[in-house]
Amino acid sequence: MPTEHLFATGAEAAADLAARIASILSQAVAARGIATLAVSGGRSPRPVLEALRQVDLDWGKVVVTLVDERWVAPDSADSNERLVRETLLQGAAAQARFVPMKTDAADAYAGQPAVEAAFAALPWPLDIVLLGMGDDGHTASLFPGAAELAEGLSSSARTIAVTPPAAPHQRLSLTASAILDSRQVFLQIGGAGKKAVYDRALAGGPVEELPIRLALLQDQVPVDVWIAQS
Ligand SMILES: O=C(O)[C@H](O)[C@@H](O)[C@H](O)[C@H](O)COP(=O)(O)O
Repeated sequence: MPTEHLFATGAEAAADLAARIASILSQAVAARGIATLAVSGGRSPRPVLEALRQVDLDWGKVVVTLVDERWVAPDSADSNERLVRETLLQGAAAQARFVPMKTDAADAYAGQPAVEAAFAALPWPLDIVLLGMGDDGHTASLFPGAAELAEGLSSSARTIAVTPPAAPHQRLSLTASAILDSRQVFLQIGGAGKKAVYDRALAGGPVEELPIRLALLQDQVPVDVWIAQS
């Protein structure tokens, strides 16, 4: 059962979530000499990452990577790598080690083996996985109706290439098992529409219908949900 944190606005939720992430990263560095953070793309993470950049951390001991990536050039406006580089990896936080998900391979399927090898070399479990959720209940790039969804939900691999049914780009995504091979999962939900999808997911049902259930209907990893009313 997730732990819910309710806020009136996305800005308040983002500031509070950034502080919680910073605290966990700092504790991880103190305990193990390294901290690992995997973040999603989209709109929600932006204010969290901008706030996190301001925090005084031993950034040289922090590894930052992605929950998923669109198979686009890293300088594309749709690139999650670009999002992280622009919002988080600036100033002192630029000392963090960034592990990308995009390679020069022609497509996500050709690129996946090299990314899988790079991710296998990360220190698992990850300390933090930051998830978002689409209106269709997708999380990471595990989309309802995607041909690779069943594999993404069941594979013991850490990454998978996905062609979303309705999104423009091929994706590279963490699998469900990789998302849950972590010490803490955070989920950001904003607005009444997504809250309704979240509540429906929480009520139970097939993971394939609402893939966010992979994180909500499990007790392997603590999941905290930051819910903003607007
Ligand atoms: O690359 C992506 O698009 C994200 O990883 C995706 O899974 C995102 O988390 C949801 O679509 C929610 O997006 P918002 O944060 O914009 O609501």
